[in-house]
Amino acid sequence: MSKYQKIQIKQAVGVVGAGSFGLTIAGLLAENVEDILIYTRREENKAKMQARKGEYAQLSPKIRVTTSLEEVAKDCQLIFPVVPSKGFRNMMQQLGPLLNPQHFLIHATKGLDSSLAPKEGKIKPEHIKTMSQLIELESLACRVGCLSGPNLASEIQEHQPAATLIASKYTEVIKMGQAALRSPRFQVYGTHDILGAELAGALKNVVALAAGLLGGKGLGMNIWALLVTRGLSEMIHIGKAMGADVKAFLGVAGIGDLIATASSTKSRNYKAGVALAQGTPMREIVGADGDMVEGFRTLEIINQLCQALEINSPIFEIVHRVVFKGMELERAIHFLMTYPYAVDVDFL
Ligand SMILES: NC(=O)C1=CN([C@@H]2O[C@H](COP(=O)(O)OP(=O)(O)OC[C@H]3O[C@@H](n4cnc5c(N)ncnc54)[C@H](OP(=O)(O)O)[C@@H]3O)[C@@H](O)[C@H]2O)C=CC1
Ligand SMILES: O=C(CO)COP(=O)(O)O
Repeated sequence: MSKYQKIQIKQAVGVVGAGSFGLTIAGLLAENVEDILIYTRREENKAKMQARKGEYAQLSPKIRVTTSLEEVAKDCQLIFPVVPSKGFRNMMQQLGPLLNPQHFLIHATKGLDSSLAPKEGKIKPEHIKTMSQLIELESLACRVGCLSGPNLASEIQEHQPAATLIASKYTEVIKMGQAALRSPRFQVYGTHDILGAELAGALKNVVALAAGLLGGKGLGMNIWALLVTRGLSEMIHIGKAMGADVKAFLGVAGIGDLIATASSTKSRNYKAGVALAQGTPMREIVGADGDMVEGFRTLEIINQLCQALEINSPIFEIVHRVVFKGMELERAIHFLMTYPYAVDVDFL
């Protein structure tokens, strides 16, 4: 018998955000839950989804579509917010006042927020919020968790097996999330280390972006493995400086997601790196899919944090220079290859 006993979910379960991963989560929920309410902010999306046409053809009949956050908050005790980090605070400012302490929120957003930082001056750690911290800031909900792991949406939509991690300070949130999502094709681990899981999920996007840069240049597996190993080491140092434990970085939400995202051409972060390396101008990448390349935002935020806290993170620093300051990739690789690293594993 599992450590987390199965609970039956009788109420509707909500998903806020009807994008690629919101729809994927709704599809997973449809295996365990009879009534799923998915929120889209666009009437035209609602009409398309209700007509079950085109890209939404796979929608289960158990899924209802709404443009009303009031309806989601009223009907659902368990809600999965799945919107990009850029719009997360704005979404929470609308959803937050409708929530009470009985609600359970498990977000699946792999990014950070720095909207509390002053426009001028140095960013401080307290200005950087994870999505669970934003939920707590903007609402009375305290039963908060996150979902993080190697979960490329298209593979899950094809019913390929996968696993994730639900992290929350509250065991009942983990149990509720597992009851809602676990199935023979989707394994759900649990942990109480929510900060570690959120930071691992956000920071790995930067390393995936860097892996795409190498892939776009046609470089091979030796340097890929070096990047992923040293990238993970920097993720851990940054995570520790932000107060997280090492453990989550070594599990599915850390190394697991890093391997999947940093090696898959289905990853938008990886693909953005490939495009940059092959000469696509940044403005074109940002114009096409920029909001959804979470690694760009995370890189900007973390670069400021590393400067403010003097965290030694040569890969994050050099990737920032390549992405935002036009540094040539060859120079960046030369810099890293001649960097005076001394110790292999220095985070345990
Ligand atoms: N896709 C994947 O494989 C995975 C994604 N994730 C994470 O999930 C998050 C979402 O990604 P994904 O679903 O792929 O992104 P998409 O771009 O496919 O969808 C994002 C959705 O969020 C909606 N949205 C954006 N801002 C708001 C807002 N303020 N209020 C309400 N809805 C909003 C968008 O609505 P509109 O169409 O109206 O703009 C859109 O439907 C990201 O943080 C990503 O890292 C995590 C695991 C896997
Ligand atoms: O986080 C993801 C898979 O786990 C999705 O990655 P991308 O946002 O790079 O597509």
